[in-house]
Amino acid sequence: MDKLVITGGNPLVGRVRISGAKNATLPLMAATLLARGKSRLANVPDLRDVRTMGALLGTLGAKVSSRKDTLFIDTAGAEGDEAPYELVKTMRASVLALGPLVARMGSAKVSLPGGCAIGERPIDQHLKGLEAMGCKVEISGGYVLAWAKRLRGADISLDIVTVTGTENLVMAACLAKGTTTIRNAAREPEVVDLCNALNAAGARITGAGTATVIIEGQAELAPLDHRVMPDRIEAGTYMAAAGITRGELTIVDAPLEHLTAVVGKFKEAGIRFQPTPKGLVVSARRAPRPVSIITGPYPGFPTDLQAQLMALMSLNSSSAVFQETIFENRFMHVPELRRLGADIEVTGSTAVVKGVRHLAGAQVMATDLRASACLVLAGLAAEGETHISRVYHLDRGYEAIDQKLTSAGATVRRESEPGPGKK
Ligand SMILES: CC(=O)N[C@H]1[C@@H](OP(=O)(O)OP(=O)(O)OC[C@H]2O[C@@H](n3ccc(=O)[nH]c3=O)[C@H](O)[C@@H]2O)O[C@H](CO)[C@@H](O)[C@@H]1O
Ligand SMILES: C=C(OP(=O)(O)O)C(=O)O
Repeated sequence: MDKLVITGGNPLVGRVRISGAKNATLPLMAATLLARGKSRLANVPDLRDVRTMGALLGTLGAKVSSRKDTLFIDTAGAEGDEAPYELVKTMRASVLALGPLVARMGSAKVSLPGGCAIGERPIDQHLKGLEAMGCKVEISGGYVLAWAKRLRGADISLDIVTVTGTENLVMAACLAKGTTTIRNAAREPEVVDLCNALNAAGARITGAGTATVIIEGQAELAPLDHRVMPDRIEAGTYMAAAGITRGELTIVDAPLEHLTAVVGKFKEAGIRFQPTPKGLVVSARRAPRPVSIITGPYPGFPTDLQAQLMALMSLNSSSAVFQETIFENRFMHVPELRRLGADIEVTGSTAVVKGVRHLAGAQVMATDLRASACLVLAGLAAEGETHISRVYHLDRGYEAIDQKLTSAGATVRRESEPGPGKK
């Protein structure tokens, strides 16, 4: 297992390029199952989750290869219909195979993803939507068994806004007979990226990016040929890095159009943004002003940036309030931030962050992807060395984070840590 050792205190100054979005790449990879033949996805980030999804497609019989940041997925021989527990347990997004498999193969056996560090995360809405499309669903032995000769269009009202749920149902509906309407659909930009790629492959989807998505099912789709959108969560994380180290980062390929709520909050905190021909210059000179947030589905403040903003706010000049409304257990970073000297009180889904003047390096443990990013940010600002264990979480979602930070002047090294039971 790797850990990161960060010597904090250097303002980050330099240029960082934002990679393709993890949360767009994963559904796009699953969507290649809808067609037979060779799909091409460009701007794919080199991440553990992308490799896991590649392995899953491989077990289904697809051939996955890559050249630089372009992924080729040939589904000509993809006849499997089972997403096994061993893969799903390492990546919840494997559930995105469910919709495409039922739609193209007529059956699917997908391990139930179960909960994870941040919450229970059921998939009842995915299943409810598939059932409305005529799919038979059974849970047996920890697996979702789903089958349908041919799905049929349906009018589906989701009870809760779900990103992967919307994506699963959109993908399934692309090959259904008739028209599907998904109400209370997720409006996240990654849903739109998926729908754009599907439309270019012959799907007929309208309303993506609104709460009502309408899909006219087609007999078949062509393979995908698409460039993945940049990662808005990675971009927001580097904005926070510039802010917390009081540095100046030129962020290249930041999808500003998808970051309105985030940039608004960073500006309130006193971070400056200057678009230039070379990229977006993000800088800060002094302690952040307090900023309170409530997380929400897009276009609200993303839960995936709550922990990173909290790292920044741990040094705020007064007191800030965070309300997490999406996941019931997404303050796992709080006890670790406290180890670095932060003053944070949690009551239920609310955290009150009283700003401190300094953080000091300590040994901390990453518990999930964004909690890890939060600890990296805090470590960059803390005096002395911060040792962050279990950075495999970070490698799920941040491409080359050590290199990107080091190139902007951070002192970061990766060390391998003895596993449990060893000294
Ligand atoms: C791969 C991917 O894109 N992951 C993102 C996706 O996760 P994911 O798609 O898993 O998250 P959802 O949007 O589904 O979850 C939102 C809320 O709905 C609940 N829920 C969801 C489905 C369901 O059938 N029943 C139900 O109750 C969840 O437990 C959660 O409380 O959106 C989350 C919310 O923006 C992000 O944090 C994740 O980074
Ligand atoms: C929660 C996240 O991812 P996943 O849905 O893949 O667990 C995330 O990207 O912050």
